Amino acid sequence: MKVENIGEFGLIDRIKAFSNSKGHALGIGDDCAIIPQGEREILVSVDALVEGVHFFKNAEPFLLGRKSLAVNISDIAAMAGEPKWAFLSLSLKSGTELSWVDDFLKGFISMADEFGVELLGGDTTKAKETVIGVTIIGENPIGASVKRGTARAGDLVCVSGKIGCSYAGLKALELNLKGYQNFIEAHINPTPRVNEALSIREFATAMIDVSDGFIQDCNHICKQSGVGMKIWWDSIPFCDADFITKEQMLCGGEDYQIAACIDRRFKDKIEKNPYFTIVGEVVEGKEVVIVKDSDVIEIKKCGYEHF
Ligand SMILES: Nc1ncnc2c1ncn2[C@@H]1O[C@H](COP(=O)(O)OP(=O)(O)OP(=O)(O)O)[C@@H](O)[C@H]1O
Ligand SMILES: Cc1ncc(C[n+]2csc(CCOP(=O)(O)O)c2C)c(N)n1
Ligand SMILES: [Mg+2]
Repeated sequence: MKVENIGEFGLIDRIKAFSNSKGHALGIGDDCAIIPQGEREILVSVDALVEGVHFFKNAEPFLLGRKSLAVNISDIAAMAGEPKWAFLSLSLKSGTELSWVDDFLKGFISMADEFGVELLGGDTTKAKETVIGVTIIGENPIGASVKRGTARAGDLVCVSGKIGCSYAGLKALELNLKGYQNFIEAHINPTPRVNEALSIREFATAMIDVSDGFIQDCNHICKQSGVGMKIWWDSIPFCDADFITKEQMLCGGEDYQIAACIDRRFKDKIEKNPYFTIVGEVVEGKEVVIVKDSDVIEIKKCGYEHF
């Protein structure tokens, strides 16, 4: 058997089966681990970016530095936490220009400064392809972090921003399409939605960031919470790109928007919130279904999966 036979998520389940967690901390399965520390809880996550997998060989180093930290900060946002500290593991090809490294670091630090994150350490090695690993640490008052496994039937589902612009940007880069700089920007220079997530922290029952694709990430909430979701097609804030399909927007990933479930009693708070759109409801069931005019729209298994 090879890793491809069980896929990325099968692999994570397999790793989880080896976990020796004593149960004091929240371990594998959410966007961050949660480690209670007195009045606070510490949030920790690690995410790698690999040349050829997450970015093209010719990626601009300044923006790559920004994105490397942004996707990690996004995992803190996904728990409605505040990012604080980062560690940077840089695996570089021999022959990498120092100017490339400097530009990468300038980008990394520009993102760090925007979100109040301090770079405190890391690791440096040689590799065949460039690999950037970032560990991010954040915090919250004890009990305030919003997890994936706590959605309840009856909650509303909402999402920040638009869905699919990053995938449109990836396609514009791949196909060398001209005139789509705003979508390319969404792809190569995403904004982690920390403030957006914090603005609904007290109403949210479950939360995730959209990294693998909106449907797949909502399915992570469904699986962890033991619920289903009805997403209303006509309410989805699709990206206004006309060269990819709406299905691709729902499946493409890397939007780094926040998808959250909200106690229905706070519907008016979400309606007044400038960042979020209500897109559906949590129901009894197992997975996401997309509904248009009371018909279920079939969308085959989709979303990004390594292996
Ligand atoms: N190699 C590993 N060892 C231990 N835990 C892992 C490993 N890979 C993933 N996990 C854990 O599995 C869970 C899901 O990981 P995953 O990387 O899919 O996170 P995500 O937030 O859904 O996606 P993204 O990588 O885009 O942030 C997390 O709790 C993560 O810590
Ligand atoms: C060159 C290139 N090819 C493909 C993609 C698309 N892509 C890569 S990883 C990923 C999901 C999130 O990753 P992870 O789950 O590791 O956080 C997506 C949508 C890209 N960005 N660059
Ligand atoms: Mg995540």
